[in-house]
Amino acid sequence: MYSTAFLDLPPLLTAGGTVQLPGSKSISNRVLLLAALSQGTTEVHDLLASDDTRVMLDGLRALGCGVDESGGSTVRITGLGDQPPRSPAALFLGNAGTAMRPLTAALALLGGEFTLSGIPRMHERPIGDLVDALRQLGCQIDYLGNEGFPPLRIAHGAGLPALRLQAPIPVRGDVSSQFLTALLLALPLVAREQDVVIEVVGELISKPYIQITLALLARFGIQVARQGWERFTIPAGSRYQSPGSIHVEADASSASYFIALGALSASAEGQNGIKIQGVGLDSIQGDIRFVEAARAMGADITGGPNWLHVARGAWPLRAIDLDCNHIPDAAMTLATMALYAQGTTRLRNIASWRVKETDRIAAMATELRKLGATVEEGADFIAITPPATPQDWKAASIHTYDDHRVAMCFSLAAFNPACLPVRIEDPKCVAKTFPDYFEALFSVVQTAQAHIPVLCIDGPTASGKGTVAAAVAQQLGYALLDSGALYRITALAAVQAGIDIAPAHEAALADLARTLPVRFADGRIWLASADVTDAIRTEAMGMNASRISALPAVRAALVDLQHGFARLPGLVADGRDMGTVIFPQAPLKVFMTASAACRAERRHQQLLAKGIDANIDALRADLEARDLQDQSRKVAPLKPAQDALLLDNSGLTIDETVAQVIVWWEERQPFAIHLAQG
Ligand SMILES: Nc1ncnc2c1ncn2[C@@H]1O[C@H](COP(=O)(O)OP(=O)(O)O)[C@@H](O)[C@H]1O
Ligand SMILES: Nc1ccn([C@@H]2O[C@H](COP(=O)(O)OP(=O)(O)O)[C@@H](O)[C@H]2O)c(=O)n1
Repeated sequence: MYSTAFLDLPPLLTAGGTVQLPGSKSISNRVLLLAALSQGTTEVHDLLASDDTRVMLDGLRALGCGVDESGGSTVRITGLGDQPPRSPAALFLGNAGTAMRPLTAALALLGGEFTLSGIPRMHERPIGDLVDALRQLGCQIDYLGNEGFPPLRIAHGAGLPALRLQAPIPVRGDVSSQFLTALLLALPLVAREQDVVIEVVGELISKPYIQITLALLARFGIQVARQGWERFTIPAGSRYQSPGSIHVEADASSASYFIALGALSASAEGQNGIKIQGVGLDSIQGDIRFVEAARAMGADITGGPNWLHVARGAWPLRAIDLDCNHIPDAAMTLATMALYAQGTTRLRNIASWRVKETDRIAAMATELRKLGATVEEGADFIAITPPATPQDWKAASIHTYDDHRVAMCFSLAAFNPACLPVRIEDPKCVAKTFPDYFEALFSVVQTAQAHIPVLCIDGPTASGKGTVAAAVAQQLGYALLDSGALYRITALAAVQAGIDIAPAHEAALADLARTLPVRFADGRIWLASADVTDAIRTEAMGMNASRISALPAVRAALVDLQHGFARLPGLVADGRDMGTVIFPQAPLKVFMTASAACRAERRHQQLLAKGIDANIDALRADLEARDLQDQSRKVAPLKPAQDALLLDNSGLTIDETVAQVIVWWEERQPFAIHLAQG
């Protein structure tokens, strides 16, 4: 997962390959609650690991359910059965509507003292219609903040009051279908002696989510009778029965981003579109009908029970005018597909967008306009006309409103014909349903090598290149190339092979460099099966590296390996010749220096910290000798690139040095210029 403040997506050109999607959020949280209310243990396979399932699991544990997470994506839930939930209990449910609504209903019908709260946005998401329905039954539920919104208190400490179950229970269906889902999941708890009937008031929205609820209730032994979409009857004698084991389908809403990707991107060479695993045409999730909408826009889609294949069909895409009530979440993806359509795309009947993680109509309109689109919005619709020509596209920094879907939708804007990068702010918000979304995206998209941003930091030993490069890479979410390590590893391999580091052995040393079995993993460096992270860091090996790096054939042998580090979304490379030789087109080259006295002192401190005693004068003499050797060699000598920015950090802290590099980097981004121009 990218936990950076923002993630800059370089312009993307093609896509191709296979993605395995994480489990569905809607199914995961429903299954967890049903398993928690059942007798016995349920093995839940392929459970989504996300913020929303995390708060649900923690909540169930607090209520006394058995939660065994030792099996990775298989979680074992031991249900309450006939046991009352642990009370009093305070549940924090983040921003998970799929936890807040059903838990409120279930706990109100179980008895006990509970508070249910979430993050501030959760306290702005309505729950009044559900609370009204429960209060009419006789439940005692108080608002702890604003009337109609969480946080809530369920006050059944003295036991469950007598419930009025004879008359049909009315619930509004036109704000959020989660209220009806909550009642459907919870009322079997009290459908003992008589049938319990729910009547929907108003036109029910998001019906496919109710279908998921009904299908899962059936898996747990509850057969709900439905009359149209107005009346639901839970039969007397209902009892939750664990199915023993259940598989969670991959998330059909998450599939929408990859369906869109297949539809709007040219295929990578030798590939034909995108294959999506884990969800297919037999899905019980309503959002699978996104397939029809994407086809209407031009996507070429085939599929089987649990897979889909998507390639570009009509191009540019076709604009559509669609009632999206049946696919409220996936429809957001259509709004970004509209950027690639001819004409105006109109998405209607989407009022529920206004009460989701954020006001999604306002959010999508604002961010699409930043890219240069013309957007009209109303209480329950959005109409998008793409930028008229490539020149009308703008480089935008996309605000994501703590809404995973906004972040994922706008990643698709990186295919813009103007080849502008797109900045996604707070990329970790995707953790709600798809923590590794960007990793999955990068695994199936490609761009020209020239589009991959590289930030070079060159300079003499102990100037702080490595330290600063690692920090900058972390802040930007970029890969890191410590090129010096490659020379150090080659030197170590030469020593181990007994080859003298001298010009006479240049060819043999170059062969060694070309075939280095080197691997960088989890902050460690491996040479074949040996961890050489520490062995290459000695001062002696630094000197050997300096000698071996003066041999032109060795340098040439390491070029391809170094180029291979430049991958999406970008690279920070440190060394001696990153800006001059290896990445001469890099948009930012920093030449970092510090006085010899200062660098000797830093190395001294570094060695002391490792428990190695060293003489500071000898260290200084060594580093000056190495500087001289590196500066005076014939190939790729240590010197600033012509367009490098010099940074003498003798008087700066590490943080100040990093901040300066980031400022220079930002100055090169089109978003910053854009902001400066207002
Ligand atoms: N302003 C600074 N910038 C970078 N590193 C610094 C700074 N001040 C002290 N240091 C320290 O200098 C030492 C040498 O840094 P390192 O990154 O290993 O240098 P290089 O990669 O250039 O050889 C590290 O222990 C680092 O913490
Ligand atoms: N791009 C690079 C990186 C390192 N090197 C050589 O490899 C040696 C060790 O590099 P390093 O970056 O690990 O050294 P320190 O700066 O950490 O001391 C340097 O002294 C250079 O001679 C190089 O020639 N070109």
